[in-house]
Amino acid sequence: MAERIFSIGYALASKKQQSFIQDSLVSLAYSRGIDLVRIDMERPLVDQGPLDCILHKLYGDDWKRQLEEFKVKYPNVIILDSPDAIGRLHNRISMLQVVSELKIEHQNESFGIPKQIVIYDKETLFDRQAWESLKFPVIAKPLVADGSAKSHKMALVFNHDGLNKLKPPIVLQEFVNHGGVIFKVYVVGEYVKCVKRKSLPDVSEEKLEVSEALLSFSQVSNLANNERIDDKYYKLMHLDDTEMPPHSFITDIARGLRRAMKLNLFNFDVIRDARFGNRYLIIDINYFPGYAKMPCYEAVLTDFFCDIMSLKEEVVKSNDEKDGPEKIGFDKRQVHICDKEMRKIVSNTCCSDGDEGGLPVSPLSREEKENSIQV
Ligand SMILES: O=P(O)(O)O[C@@H]1[C@@H](OP(=O)(O)O)[C@H](OP(=O)(O)O)[C@H](O)[C@H](OP(=O)(O)O)[C@H]1OP(=O)(O)O
Ligand SMILES: Nc1ncnc2c1ncn2[C@@H]1O[C@H](COP(=O)(O)OP(=O)(O)O)[C@@H](O)[C@H]1O
Ligand SMILES: [Mg+2]
Ligand SMILES: [Mg+2]
Repeated sequence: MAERIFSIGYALASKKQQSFIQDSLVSLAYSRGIDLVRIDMERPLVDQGPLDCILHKLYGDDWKRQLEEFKVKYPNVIILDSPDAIGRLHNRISMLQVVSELKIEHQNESFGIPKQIVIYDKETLFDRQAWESLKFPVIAKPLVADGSAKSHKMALVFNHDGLNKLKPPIVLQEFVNHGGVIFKVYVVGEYVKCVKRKSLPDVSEEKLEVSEALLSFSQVSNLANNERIDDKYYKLMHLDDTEMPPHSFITDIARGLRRAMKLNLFNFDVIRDARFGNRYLIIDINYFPGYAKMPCYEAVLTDFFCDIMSLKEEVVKSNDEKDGPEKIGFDKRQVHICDKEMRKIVSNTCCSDGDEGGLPVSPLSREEKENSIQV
């Protein structure tokens, strides 16, 4: 693809770096003209340019300021993704608000989010009125979803007695029986991949009556890597028997979320409401998730990087040919990497793991393509 080598800097916490920046990814990307370069967090970002693109999952005002400063010095850099767009996912209420904005019609399936309320203080926690609309059991989730261990600490609350142990600010969300399996949908630009994972088991009426008031848990779907990729894991969890949601339905939601959130790199957790069988609930959206767990992640990510770089070339070239206000600014626009028909990316390079999926969703419009790149 490339006549020249493009540099993509990555700024990731060390755990993330270890899982994501594997030799297999680095060498595949390099063979396609993409040099993945580690950003040294001990030095100012602005001294580490030029870079064609910055890939990041770091938090805080200082980091945001450093990105802005870099952008001023190197206006053509593509920042994946914009800190403000990512910021919406750091609060479990704003995270899911976007789901209700989506307008997607499917004949047989519907989607939404579970009933939930936000509780900021202890008084409200014990105020029965605040609770009127919710039915036990509920899941208490920290309001903040900033990647800290604390932000993943949840509790399944079976009755009012369980409320004593909760520490606001929290979101209380109705627990929905879903057969103990969640669907994780990974999005990389236009690419969408849905996989099955273990979840919490269903709670029967009988269990509800005899259970403890509260059960704490954390990252239930995140077993050790070797367990996850092993066939035995699928068998053990009876994941094999669980039917996947229709791929076109899931890709429509993924595409809708991507447009609405202006993000390229995220995943979301979906459960199928056991009461209906065709009603799906989105319960969590994560920025830059554990892509290394996704089949053929190296090829998917490399194709995505190549696509972004060729889009960038096109925009820079067309800007060079234009003057003044017609220029496509990199500064105010969000990346919505576009079609390029995704170059069959995935179908060419990806392995088959028995799942449906790995299909590019429909391309974006011309206008959206032009509205490409951002901070
Ligand atoms: O570490 P991994 O590979 O399990 O990835 C985590 C994700 O797992 P998943 O890909 O959804 O199975 C994980 O997803 P869940 O919240 O477990 O649904 C988060 O995205 C987590 O990031 P953070 O702690 O919320 O900032 C991700 O953690 P970081 O790698 O970003 O720290
Ligand atoms: N409303 C719900 N009904 C049933 N199970 C849920 C619900 N919300 C979360 N869970 C379970 O709890 C797990 C963790 O919740 P989630 O919101 O995904 O938090 P995290 O950000 O830590 O992954 C999910 O993977 C799922 O197994
Ligand atoms: Mg989750
Ligand atoms: Mg999460």
